[in-house]
Amino acid sequence: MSQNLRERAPRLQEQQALRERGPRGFHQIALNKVAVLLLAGGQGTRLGVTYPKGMYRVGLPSQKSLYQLQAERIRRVQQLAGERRGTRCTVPWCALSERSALRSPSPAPHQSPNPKPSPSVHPDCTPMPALVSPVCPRSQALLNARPPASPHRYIMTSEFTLRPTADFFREHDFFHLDPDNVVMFEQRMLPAVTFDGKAILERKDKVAMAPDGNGGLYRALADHHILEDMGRRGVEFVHVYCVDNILVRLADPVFIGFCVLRGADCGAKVSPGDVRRRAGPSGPRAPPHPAFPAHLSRLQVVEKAFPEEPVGVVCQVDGVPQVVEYSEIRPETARLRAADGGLLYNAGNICNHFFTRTFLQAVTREFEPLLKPHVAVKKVPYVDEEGNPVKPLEPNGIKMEKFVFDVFQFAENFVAFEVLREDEFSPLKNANSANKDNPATARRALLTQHYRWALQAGAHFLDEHGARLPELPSLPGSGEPPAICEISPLVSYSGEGLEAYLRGQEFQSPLILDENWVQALRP
Ligand SMILES: CC(=O)N[C@H]1[C@@H](OP(=O)(O)O)O[C@H](CO)[C@@H](O)[C@@H]1O
Repeated sequence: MSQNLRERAPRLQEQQALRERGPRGFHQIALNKVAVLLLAGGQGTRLGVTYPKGMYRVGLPSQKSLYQLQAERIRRVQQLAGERRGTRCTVPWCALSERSALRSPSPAPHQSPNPKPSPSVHPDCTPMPALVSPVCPRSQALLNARPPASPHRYIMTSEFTLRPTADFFREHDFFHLDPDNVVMFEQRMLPAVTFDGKAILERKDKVAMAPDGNGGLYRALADHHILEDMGRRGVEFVHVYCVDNILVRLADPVFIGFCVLRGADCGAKVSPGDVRRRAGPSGPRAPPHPAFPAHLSRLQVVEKAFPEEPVGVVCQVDGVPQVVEYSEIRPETARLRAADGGLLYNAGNICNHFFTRTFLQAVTREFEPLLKPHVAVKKVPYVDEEGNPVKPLEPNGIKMEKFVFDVFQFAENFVAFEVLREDEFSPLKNANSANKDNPATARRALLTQHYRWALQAGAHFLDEHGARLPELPSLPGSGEPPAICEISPLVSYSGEGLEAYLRGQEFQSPLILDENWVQALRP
């Protein structure tokens, strides 16, 4: 029997208090005990690109890619933690990549991930020197690769998606992170089979293979000795996240702090489907988010659009925490309502997980073989008997995948952490031809968040004639904020520290608040 997990998730009021107590998570970061682990896989099929999704640029004024935004959030959180504790600290960034089952990735012509000039290094943010010897020799060789003049050489075959990601990082000078603190490793592949269990030939001489799902993480951790590497670095807590969420808060000190405070070995961020209901007259009030203007707080909250929304739900099955994936929940179950009218299963999984290293060790040693593969019915390209390549129009095969969240059942102390969607969740799944979770919605989610941060910090926006733009309590039908404002993660991680630059000031749209702008204001 499944149960709603609402009772176990901390109330938003509690989170408000936690945000104010943020330093607890900062403390762990400052002690170099926190790493982030990126699930970088995903071949961008729904998005319609042939290169890793993290290289995608959604069309922000700065033209930053998802990877750049993420790297800059790491740099900022290192800086914030370091300033609070008076130390320099490092948040290692591990990235799990898939082998390409399809082709060598190349940039799409309309959305080229061409290098942009990298931002300058923030003087306060100098990562610690390298702490460890190499892990996975092949991956590490790749990551250490530098132009031929340097002592290291760049060695890689063309078959892996790891290669374009590593190339991209190198071309962008690792976004000014220390390459020794960026570790890439790859997951295994499994054969794709027909419905009656026969291998599918991709070429006459090659079986079609598919990555083993994001739950392939655990075998990959063991294959490449990543946990040993983390152990040598002193890492105790790992924030695992999915590449495609433009609002992801890497190493979120509030989430980390909450999980550590609760003594959790495993945790998940969830986005409630129906927060507005809770803010209504009969329910407890949603508190204003610290980086969220009070007058907007109860109007801007996103309500789950429809019960079949493609997000897994965090719930309990016979008292055991689990995620039931959207592809596996029956529509009538997804539509079930609680007594108060809201969706019964409203705790949407946003693919942000917390694990202790000890728990991950237990998983890789003991529990991983117990994870059951899930069946995904897919269109698998093949060759016909004459050797001609065929792209099937209907699903013709099965891929077996493990899911990252299937280890929740083994946790001794699992916690769910509820977050507001407009603050933390806008995934990039589809091309703009779809009406949601596409580049336009991701771009808008980020710019709207930054507009809110700017308003809350006391900024005013002007139109081209110098007249003040209205400060809208809710967005117009177009969903576009009245002014374009983009704030570099190097300036603000979650809306903090902006008053000094913005309070009482008037700006013409677009406002691009980056580290150079801030630098210019310094005496
Ligand atoms: C196996 C897995 O992790 N599935 C996740 C993942 O779905 P994808 O459609 O596979 O990207 O991300 C979703 C959030 O974007 C989350 O709701 C879902 O449960």
